[in-house]
Amino acid sequence: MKHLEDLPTWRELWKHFDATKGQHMRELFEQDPQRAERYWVEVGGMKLDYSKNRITDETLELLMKLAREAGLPERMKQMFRGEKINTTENRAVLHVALRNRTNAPIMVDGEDVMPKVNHVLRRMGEFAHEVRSGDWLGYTNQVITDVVNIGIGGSDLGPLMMCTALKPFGHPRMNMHFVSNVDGSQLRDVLEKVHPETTLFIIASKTFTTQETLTNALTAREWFLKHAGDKAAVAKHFVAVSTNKKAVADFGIDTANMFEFWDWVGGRYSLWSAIGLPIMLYLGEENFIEMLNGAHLVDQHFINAPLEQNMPVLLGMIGVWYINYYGGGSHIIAPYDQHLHRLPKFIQQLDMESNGKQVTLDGKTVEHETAPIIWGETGINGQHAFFQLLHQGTHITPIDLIASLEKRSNLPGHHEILLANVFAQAEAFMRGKTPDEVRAELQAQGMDEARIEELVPHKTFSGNRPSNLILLNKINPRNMGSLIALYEHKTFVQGVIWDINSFDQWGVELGKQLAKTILAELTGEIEVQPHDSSTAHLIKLYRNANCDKDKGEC
Ligand SMILES: O=P(O)(O)OC[C@H]1O[C@](O)(CO)[C@@H](O)[C@@H]1O
Repeated sequence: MKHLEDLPTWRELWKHFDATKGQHMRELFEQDPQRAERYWVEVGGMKLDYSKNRITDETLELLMKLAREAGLPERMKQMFRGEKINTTENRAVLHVALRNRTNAPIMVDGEDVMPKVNHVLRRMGEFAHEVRSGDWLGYTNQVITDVVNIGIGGSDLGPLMMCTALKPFGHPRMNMHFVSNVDGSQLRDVLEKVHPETTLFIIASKTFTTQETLTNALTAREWFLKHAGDKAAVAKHFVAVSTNKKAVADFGIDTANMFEFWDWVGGRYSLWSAIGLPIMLYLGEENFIEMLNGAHLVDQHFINAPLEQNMPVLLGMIGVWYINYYGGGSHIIAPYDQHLHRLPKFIQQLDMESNGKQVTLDGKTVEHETAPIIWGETGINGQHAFFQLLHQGTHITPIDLIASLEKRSNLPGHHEILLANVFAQAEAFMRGKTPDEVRAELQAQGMDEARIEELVPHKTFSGNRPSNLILLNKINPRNMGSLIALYEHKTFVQGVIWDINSFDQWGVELGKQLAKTILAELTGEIEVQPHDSSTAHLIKLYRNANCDKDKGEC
């Protein structure tokens, strides 16, 4: 249990921060023509240019010293060994086992988990082959054309993100739909589009107790039975993905149609497991395995590369530098490829549900910041939305720019425009534009001096705004596997530095708990309970607007 403030290098870094915070990245590049090639690391089909950060060799040295003092190398080994590092739930954290392509044994409670991991993977592959080949037929002997994944959080975001990112690899007949919101309209919109005879529903829930998912699942099943009529037909059109066999059976899905995973797979780390069934159905077994291979490549890099050349460690520690020293409260994920537009939302849960904590492993309240607010949008759209703030606002907000070197379409000229914007934004964030440069530009336009002096402050860019540039050789299953594993391990690194449990999520429970009572109040099942005046007023407002006067309910 090593609190950040107790680590010797914590203080040294503050001194280093005070000594270097005034440095401009322009100077750092002028002083070292080799900076770009030195601050560059490659893993598989992924390249990271981390040179446009407010760091020097000394910064990196101190950050890696801090990481070692925090016990990062040992904690990495503990995770990979299957130790129960998720201490509040007494669970191992083994999403790496799901893509452990070497098949080396990984023990949990004395049992090698690899045989069951491989068994489920085989079953998923066989099932996907049956559905995609047309061997799996619905209750009217038609092939499946639509897959509806009903799940939320980690049972939705990962498969949705991956199916969106890898659309060019998707089966032409398979239409993928994702329902997570319990608002009724999202499910209705999907049910209006699909036909019961040719639709497969995947009910994805690690606990199989999530209210939104079970509500959507029950409604979907009622809709299906209204058309199919015969309960026996459910088995051909509903499968479940869960760790909870009993709840699946209670719901009425044959557990032979259940694809299991285990409690040592966190929801936000689960797309590699049976939760990834939609990905397997859409992309096929070969591409799914390629995705696992890409992640495994990064796992091997993470556990073996020296911290100084370790991509997840570099991203994690540079992030700590901004969060804990520069006070960076947010971090932006800006993919430039449109198919990656779901990536920010996926990383939001991965990072913020893992490290949005304020208590250390030994129960003390932290005295420093932890997870930043993660947000983002496709970078090209962000340029026309919020990049103004990033360039000339008062916040220093680190941004990850993510792009593919290889173009995604045959439309001439488009890819070069995209990449020119990515590279230009990174350069603009770093170098800015000085008042003299602005002045010279306006003078060259023949503007009068008085007007120039008026405009100079408004047209000046301070620059010195950090960015990471992650380049994928191409967007394919393997590189997407690597990219997601990179962010999983970056998240792990930061959790270790802050000495928090990145793998539980007690913070989501209170809202669920209160919603249960309020639901009963809204439906009139119980009288309005004691609440604060605001909540009580809101409940009464709804009850009054929806009570039945004829029944004397108002
Ligand atoms: O897969 P389940 O058990 O339905 O949980 C869905 C999501 O809800 C959470 O538990 C938080 O509400 C996430 O961690 C999880 O991914």
